[in-house]
Amino acid sequence: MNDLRLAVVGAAGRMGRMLVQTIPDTLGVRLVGALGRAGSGCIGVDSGTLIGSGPNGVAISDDPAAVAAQCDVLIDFSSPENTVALSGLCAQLGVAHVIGTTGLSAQDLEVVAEASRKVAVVRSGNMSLGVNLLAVLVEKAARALGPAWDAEIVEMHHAKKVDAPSGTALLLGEAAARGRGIDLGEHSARGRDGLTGPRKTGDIGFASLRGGTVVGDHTVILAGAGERIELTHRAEERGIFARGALAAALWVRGRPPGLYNMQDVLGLSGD
Ligand SMILES: NC(=O)C1=CN([C@@H]2O[C@H](COP(=O)(O)OP(=O)(O)OC[C@H]3O[C@@H](n4cnc5c(N)ncnc54)[C@H](OP(=O)(O)O)[C@@H]3O)[C@@H](O)[C@H]2O)C=CC1
Ligand SMILES: O=C(O)C1=N[C@H](C(=O)O)C[C@H](O)C1
Repeated sequence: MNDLRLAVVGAAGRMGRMLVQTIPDTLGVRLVGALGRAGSGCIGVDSGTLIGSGPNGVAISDDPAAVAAQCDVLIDFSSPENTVALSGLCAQLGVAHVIGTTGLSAQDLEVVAEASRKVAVVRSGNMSLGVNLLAVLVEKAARALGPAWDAEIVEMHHAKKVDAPSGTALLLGEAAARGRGIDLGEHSARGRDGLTGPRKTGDIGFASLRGGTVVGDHTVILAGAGERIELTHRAEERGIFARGALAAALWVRGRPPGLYNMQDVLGLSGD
């Protein structure tokens, strides 16, 4: 089988650079395109040179249509507005879209869902094996314990992160909500401040910390009467997300249109 042709969106960003670095070490894939923000200094620069690993012959482009037209899968860790724009383009061109971008609004998610009627899309707030396994454990624990055990999700990320709660915190919140058979949107407590009153039984709480260079820490706390369970994942390097995204790209090849997640990719869906 021919190598899967990949294009990296946000190639000059933290995750984009990690992907450009990881792709040459991954069997069965080839970097054919790299996208950056129009007008930014990275446009025209060789994406390998940018990360200090020597030229790879793939210059960073500001032309999404031209880049998407020559790849099989677009791997996208950028921003919600960019991801939404690329979602339509992927659907139009029949290019699979692997989306790691977080902070998408409900409206943005509808656009992605619409695109997934025409093309295969894998979207996850966290591409790592560890977090997706943690989500399975959280769902099971929440199901077993029920709403009498208060669920709180605490996350910490580097100072440059722009969205909160993190996509991972929301993914873990969804897992807890699934376990309890409730709708997360109707049972979330976000951004407590001031005279909040007592905690509402059944709510799933979120707290976000920002600072330094933390790659991504998440703890789900299940607090019962007189005892507490804490389930934690700590990301130590961004390679875990890049490797997950590349596994998703290889998995999505040849799949019918649909909206998939990392539990599908990793075979954790039935657990
Ligand atoms: N699902 C997962 O496993 C993970 C998800 N993420 C998510 O991925 C996203 C990116 O994270 P990270 O790499 O740290 O962020 P960065 O800010 O380092 O990188 C984002 C890149 O996308 C580019 N970009 C943003 N908007 C546009 C646009 N409209 N047009 C063209 N280029 C654009 C940025 O360009 P510029 O710098 O010019 O703005 C930048 O190069 C975030 O949403 C983050 O939460 C991160 C890690 C793991
Ligand atoms: O912005 C980041 O860095 C990360 N974003 C994702 C999130 O919002 O959960 C995944 C990871 O935690 C790193």
